[in-house]
Amino acid sequence: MNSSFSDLHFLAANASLALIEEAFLAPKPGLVDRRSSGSHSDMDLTLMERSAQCLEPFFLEMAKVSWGREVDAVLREEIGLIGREAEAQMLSVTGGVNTHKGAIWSLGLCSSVLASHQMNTSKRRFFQDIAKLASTEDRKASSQKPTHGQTVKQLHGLTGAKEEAQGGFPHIVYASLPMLHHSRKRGCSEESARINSLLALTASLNDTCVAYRGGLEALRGLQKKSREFLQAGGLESKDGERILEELDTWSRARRVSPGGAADLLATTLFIDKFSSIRIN
Ligand SMILES: CC(C)(COP(=O)(O)OP(=O)(O)OC[C@H]1O[C@@H](n2cnc3c(N)ncnc32)[C@H](O)[C@@H]1O)[C@@H](O)C(=O)NCCC(=O)NCCS
Ligand SMILES: Nc1ncnc2c1ncn2[C@@H]1O[C@H](COP(=O)(O)OP(=O)(O)OP(=O)(O)O)[C@@H](O)[C@H]1O
Repeated sequence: MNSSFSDLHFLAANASLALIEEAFLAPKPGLVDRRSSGSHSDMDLTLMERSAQCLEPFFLEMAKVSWGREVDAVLREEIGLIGREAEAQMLSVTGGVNTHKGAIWSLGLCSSVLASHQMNTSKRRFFQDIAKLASTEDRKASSQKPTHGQTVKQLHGLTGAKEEAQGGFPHIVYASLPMLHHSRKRGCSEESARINSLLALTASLNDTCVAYRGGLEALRGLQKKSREFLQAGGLESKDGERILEELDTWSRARRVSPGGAADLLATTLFIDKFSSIRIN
């Protein structure tokens, strides 16, 4: 299929839309959704929407500078700069609340790589280039005070958002995307397929948001309960809804929230949209 530079508006709109779709999706354990703010006292659906909308021009800018370019250190640094500007804009729009930091990273990388291939590439090459871009050093990034991710990674020897991208999004390739497709094929509703996809992520992801707020015990507890949900057959199974409700209550009681998995679900939805169109 022929693609043109003007397709980049479509790309950026879909990155922002994926964030809105993730935010509205319900019922999600501990996360902001259309029912409630979950474990969060500083965020709600309106704030998530406002944040998602303000990010669209930054996804567009990342895609524009990447159009037809080689994935290399120069591109990495240009993308890094736009990513940091996007984070600053997000914080300004939300009054300092971190609504989408991890998503700027994951969807920013996807926007850049897709545009670098002028919207046409194989899945294999797409994920390889995500890994390459994320693994390239950004010499312009200044080291500020340690992030929550860095703190828990050091404390517990975990991997996080950076390593997930450096590995070419293994949790998307092997967990969330296959679960999304498998659930649709089984005849689940789109909403159930997306919830199953989210839980396929929480079942094994080292989500640094969960580890920061609740420690390793909470992270392992969430993973175990998510596996129970999947083993029961997901949301539309006999016990699925009950297990998910228990997981939500469990998450709220500990004030934990799988924000990293939510970011990767949004990224999964974005990739899924393009895989039927342009990622061959
Ligand atoms: C790599 C990033 C995410 C920083 O990660 P770090 O773990 O140090 O930070 P922090 O804890 O503040 O945020 C991480 C966020 O990632 C998400 N997350 C958490 N765990 C995971 C995981 N295992 N996998 C994917 N995402 C995760 C969460 O939403 C979390 O809030 C990123 O913000 C960054 O380096 N940005 C610099 C700007 C840049 O280079 N951008 C380039 C392309 S956009
Ligand atoms: N629907 C959602 N609800 C809550 N968080 C989400 C949602 N979707 C994505 N996230 C991600 O979760 C992260 C926010 O989680 P959290 O508030 O736990 O992190 P934090 O600001 O680093 O830590 P804390 O609030 O514990 O100080 C954001 O980076 C965001 O990308």
